Amino acid sequence: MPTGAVPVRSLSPAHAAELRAAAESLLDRFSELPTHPGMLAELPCVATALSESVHDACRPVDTADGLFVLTGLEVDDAALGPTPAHWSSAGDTAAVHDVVLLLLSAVMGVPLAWEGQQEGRYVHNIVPSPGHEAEQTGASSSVLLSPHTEDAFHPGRAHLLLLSCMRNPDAVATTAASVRRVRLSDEDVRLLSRPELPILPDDAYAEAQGYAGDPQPVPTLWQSPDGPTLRFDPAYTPLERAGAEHRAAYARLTDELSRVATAVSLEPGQVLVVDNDLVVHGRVPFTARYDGTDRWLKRSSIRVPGRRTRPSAERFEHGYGQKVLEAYDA
Ligand SMILES: O=C(O)CCC(=O)C(=O)O
Ligand SMILES: [Fe+2]
Repeated sequence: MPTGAVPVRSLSPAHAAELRAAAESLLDRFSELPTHPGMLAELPCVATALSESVHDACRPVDTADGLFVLTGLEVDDAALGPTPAHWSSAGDTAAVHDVVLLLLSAVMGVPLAWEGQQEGRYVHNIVPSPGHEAEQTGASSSVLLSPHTEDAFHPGRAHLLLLSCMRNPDAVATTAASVRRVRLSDEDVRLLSRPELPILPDDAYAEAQGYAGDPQPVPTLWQSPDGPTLRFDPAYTPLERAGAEHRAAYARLTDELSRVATAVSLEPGQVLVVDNDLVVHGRVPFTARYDGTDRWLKRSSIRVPGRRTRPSAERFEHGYGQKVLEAYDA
């Protein structure tokens, strides 16, 4: 898998310090709580006031790769404390990094959360967890996390996904592949643009998995006014329900995505920004340490107001009863 081809945008030490100071001042005002509703409400105002260079580094993804790495943030490993063993014990640890990520997110759009995932938090902790090694969720480790659109089952899924690295001592790679790099026949594009199969809620959404309504079929590919987009999660797509022709086209898309995939081993202080309409992401398998030094990412999801990357029929989807929350009124 090629590496090093990923576009990089650098923040200077002064701009990293500016972000940190803005985050610390917010935490100071709101009881050190990175989930405080008052703090969330202040985000757009504080984000707007950040310097021009920070805004420039956060401009929309502007290549067919559909992603970039923002580099240069401050992470003091000793101050982080041990990597939590599970998202639920992460609590408000390393809160300043949550708020820095929320500020970057607020520059790019509106941070979103899910009622049914990680207690409705706007920043998720992605750590390997005992007992979850073989799942298709962020908590796994020993298996390949197959390339997927984040929250593909839901019409309110993020436009942008941010993965911010706290630590990654074994240089475990996130994988990414853009639909704008694949080559498919017109016939395959036609087949995959038909709403043939549903995408079911993933294992991070226990409640949605029990939803009583019928799963609704959705297109895998869509030609948006801004170019081709995709919605893809093979691990949660009941492919056996499709005809042979459709399955073969889906398999060719899967092969193409693997052909064009890149691997990004995030380092502390780097944020991977993924356009969730263009790019599927995953992760290579690794052996968890479970000794407090494990890989630790923080993740945020963003809606970009005014985007035209979704078929209008998505408005009628039930989303398996899952509710999207927004950090503030945009
Ligand atoms: O651990 C990673 O690199 C990516 C995990 C993932 O798919 C996610 O956090 O959405
Ligand atoms: Fe993911």
